Amino acid sequence: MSVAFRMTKIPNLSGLKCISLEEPRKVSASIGFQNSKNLQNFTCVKSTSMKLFETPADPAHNYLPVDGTVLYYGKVLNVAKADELMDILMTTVEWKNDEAVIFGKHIITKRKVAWYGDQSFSYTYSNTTKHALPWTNELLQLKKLAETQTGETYNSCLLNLYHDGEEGMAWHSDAEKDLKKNGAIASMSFGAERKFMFKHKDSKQTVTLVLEHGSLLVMKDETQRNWLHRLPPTKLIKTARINLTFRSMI
Ligand SMILES: O=C(O)CCC(=O)C(=O)O
Ligand SMILES: [Fe+2]
Repeated sequence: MSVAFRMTKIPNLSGLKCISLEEPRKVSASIGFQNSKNLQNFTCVKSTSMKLFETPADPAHNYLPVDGTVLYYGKVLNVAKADELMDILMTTVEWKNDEAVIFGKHIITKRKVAWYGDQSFSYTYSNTTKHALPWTNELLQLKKLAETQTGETYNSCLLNLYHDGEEGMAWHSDAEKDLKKNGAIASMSFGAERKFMFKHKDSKQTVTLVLEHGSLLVMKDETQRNWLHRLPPTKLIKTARINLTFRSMI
């Protein structure tokens, strides 16, 4: 597929890129998966309205300048399929408010979480232990899609439901001892488009991407050791977002 776009870097916007689409974007109509290796399945052409801020999807491009690898595949699901999956995930996932113990204080977040996996792993973060549920059909299908696209394997998935833009996730890295060291983490997003930020642990340099509905991103190599990431809160977004992070537990 060739999508032509002009990319202009806007100064003073910490890594935000502005692109304008100069040609209609081709989307898959017959199957749910876009950007798949089966590009001959692209059957219809839809023009995409111009967006001011967007992260150009180029899976060959590392969005981190040093010390790690972040690849953004863009929308790997077409809008109809992503909408359908968002509804299914909303209703079939066993969402629970997340709990953490921070400075000895028991905190319950508004954001909801769930954890699924190959077996009943227990997983500890923020001083609380969670137990994985067995895969649902849709999660297994999405895990396979993430595996095909990224060329990695995953055995568990942490899901987050942000009801609106005021719910986010603070700076952290996913390098708990139960996770495979330098293992890839594949992140799939549904619903509201949100900014996703990286900050280098030493230089404090930041990189900002926008994660689209039905999109896939992978963080791998030394990323968790050298970079923090966060989902910044914003009052501007009033709708929900679901994020799935496929991981490898040891
Ligand atoms: O919601 C996101 O995009 C990020 C979630 C995340 O960083 C995590 O679950 O560890
Ligand atoms: Fe994370």
